[in-house]
Amino acid sequence: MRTAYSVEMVRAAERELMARLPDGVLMQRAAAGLAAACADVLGRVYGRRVVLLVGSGDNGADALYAGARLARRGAGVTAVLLAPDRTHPEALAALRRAGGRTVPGADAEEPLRRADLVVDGIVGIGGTGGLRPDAAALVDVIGETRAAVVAVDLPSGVEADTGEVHGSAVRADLTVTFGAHKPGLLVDPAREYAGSVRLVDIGLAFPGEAELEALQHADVARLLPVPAAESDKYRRGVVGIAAGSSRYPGAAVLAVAGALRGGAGAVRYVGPAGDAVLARFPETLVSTGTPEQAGRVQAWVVGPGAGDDADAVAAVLGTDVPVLVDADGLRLADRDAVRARRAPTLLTPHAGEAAALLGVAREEVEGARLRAVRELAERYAATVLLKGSTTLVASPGDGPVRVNPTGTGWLATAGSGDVLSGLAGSLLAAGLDALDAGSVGAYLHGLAGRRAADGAPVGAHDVAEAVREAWRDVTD
Ligand SMILES: NC(=O)C1=CN([C@@H]2O[C@H](COP(=O)(O)OP(=O)(O)OC[C@H]3O[C@@H](n4cnc5c(N)ncnc54)[C@H](O)[C@@H]3O)[C@@H](O)[C@H]2O)[C@@H](O)CC1
Ligand SMILES: Nc1ncnc2c1ncn2[C@@H]1O[C@H](COP(=O)(O)OP(=O)(O)O)[C@@H](O)[C@H]1O
Ligand SMILES: [K+]
Repeated sequence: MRTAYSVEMVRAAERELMARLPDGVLMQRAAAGLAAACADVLGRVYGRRVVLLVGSGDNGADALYAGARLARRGAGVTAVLLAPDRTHPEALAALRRAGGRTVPGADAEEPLRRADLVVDGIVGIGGTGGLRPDAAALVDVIGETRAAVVAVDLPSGVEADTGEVHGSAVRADLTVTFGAHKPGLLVDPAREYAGSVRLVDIGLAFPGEAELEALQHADVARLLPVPAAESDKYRRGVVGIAAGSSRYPGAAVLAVAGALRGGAGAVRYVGPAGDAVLARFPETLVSTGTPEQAGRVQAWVVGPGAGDDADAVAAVLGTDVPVLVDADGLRLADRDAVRARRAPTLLTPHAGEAAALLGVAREEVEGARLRAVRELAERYAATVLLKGSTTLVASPGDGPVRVNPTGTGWLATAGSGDVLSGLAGSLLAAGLDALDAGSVGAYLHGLAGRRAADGAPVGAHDVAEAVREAWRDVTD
């Protein structure tokens, strides 16, 4: 499991460790890791031009110490001091001893334009609010240079704890982060500013719960349902799909396609698109009545392409088995009925649907995904999977939010969400809890999207077909 910790927890871990170590050791560990990463980016250090952007805190000090190491290896290092009278004195002295020179912020433009590498030490986890105007002006200049950009701990200007970006922020090719990932490095929009991320271990230990968790192959492999010797189709779980309408029969077909690949022993379909489903998937158990009249299932998926069938949504919410609500179902679901449920409920909105549920603009959800997903989980007392460029899964309470690491923009294609709802619903029926079903479903779905796309556009049915390959990738 990859984890990300809040600034508060990073600070606590740092205090605990610093109390046991001589002064400056942590910063030297950070600087050594940073300098090594910069050297990797440069390829050859000797003779290269490096510009350090140095703010007034320890983030700037990390940049200065790393710059000193690069200067000793023959790089020409210029430190741009944003607050010359508040720069970390020892770090500044170290850079000067190594032969580095300094310029005030006002003279940054010329060295920046000639730089091979820019090291962003403006601000790290001590940042509050958007970048100040002098720093923001530098960000614009960096954007116009040809230099590679390495961010120290975080790209300056992004919010470490939330992934929100208010105003300008540095766009890095690489972010070298210390001690632990910060949530902002894993959640868009900030994640996009970070480029690739390298974690430098400086010895911090984290006794408490992470803010974010990202499943890895081994975690998913451990959670996937595998039939035992005595399994039969009922013991493996039956998933019911109440989806599709005469207008959108395809949503039913795609949800069933996902469900058939999710590990349940059987897929039961209820709704008006039975013929279309059977034509594509003859193994589906189709009934024409209402969800209550269908046989027993271990989990329901309701909503994809469902149009205005509020009765089906209410019927499914009234059952005592786990329920996944997607798409139209989210609009039709009564919040009190969701809150009153005893069995697990998994809601799977995209940003637009989440915005409608929260009564805010879509951009607000996209700009503050972590806040939105936690807020929805509280309001509905349900597990919520927020889809999109960063897919997040949150259960009510303070536990870690799962962030999906496998997504790809190729999944942004009509119907791929229907595949995900069938897949995650199938995992629910197979016995995974809502947080696991949502995050494992998103993980496989993302991998399947990459597999199916392989650099070219895909349709949702291609994604469904590739789920089997994704499953094998994970369990290999
Ligand atoms: N916490 C840890 O475990 C470690 C932290 N280290 C470094 O220390 C950093 C944290 O240092 P600090 O606590 O000194 O904080 P920072 O250096 O991140 O930022 C604080 C300084 O930035 C200025 N600032 C704040 N918000 C700003 C904004 N919006 N625009 C422009 N300037 C702004 C403030 O005036 C303040 O002086 C980390 O990000 C990391 O780089 C490392 O040296 C190693 C260990
Ligand atoms: N930019 C993106 N990057 C990665 N995944 C994305 C992106 N945009 C959408 N997705 C994924 O594609 C799927 C689309 O689902 P959804 O929006 O419900 O579409 P539909 O209703 O057409 O099925 C979701 O799994 C979502 O996470
Ligand atoms: K930084």
